[in-house]
Amino acid sequence: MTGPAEVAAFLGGPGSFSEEARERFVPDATPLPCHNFAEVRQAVIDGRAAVGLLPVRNSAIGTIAENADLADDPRVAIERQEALPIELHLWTREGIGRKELKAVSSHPAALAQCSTYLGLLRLPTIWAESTGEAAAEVARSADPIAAIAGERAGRATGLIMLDSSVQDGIGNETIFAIFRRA
Ligand SMILES: O=C(O)C(=O)C[C@]1(C(=O)O)C=C[C@@H](O)C=C1
Repeated sequence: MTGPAEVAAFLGGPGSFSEEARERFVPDATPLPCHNFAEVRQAVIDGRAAVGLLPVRNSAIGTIAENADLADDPRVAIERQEALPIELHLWTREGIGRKELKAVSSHPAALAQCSTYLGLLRLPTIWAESTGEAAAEVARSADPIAAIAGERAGRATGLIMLDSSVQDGIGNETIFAIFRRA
């Protein structure tokens, strides 16, 4: 027997990797997109969401600092952990060339996964709430800026890919913890 769909909290922004993780790992749940990791955890603790998804570790950068204490938080219990492949691209609006770019926006964890590429690009970086939100901000902006985001986020916001697969190393992946209230 199937009951009413459970609510699942995750980091939103159109096409964020957390959104993809929610669809893959908790496919039957009703989505509750949140603005940041603290909000995701709080939604589960408050009971607004039955389940939460948070990235805890990435193959290139290690522990996702903000979620490092999730396993030790007595208010929640990790049910399982799942790996999501992460491929990052540089996106901007049609008509903007690489040479015109003034800054690159993304979630700090995604920026950190592209340190070699960004080192060569030598542009200021802007922190966004998620890769999906970075892509949405670039789409809305009048400035010559770009976003580091995945395929889903770039396509969802109608952006143009300037450079593909700009993350460090090969086999980049992020481990998501799927957790409930303890
Ligand atoms: O910004 C997103 O799309 C997220 O879901 C966050 C996040 C993270 O913080 O690790 C998830 C997967 C990738 O490692 C990059 C960013």
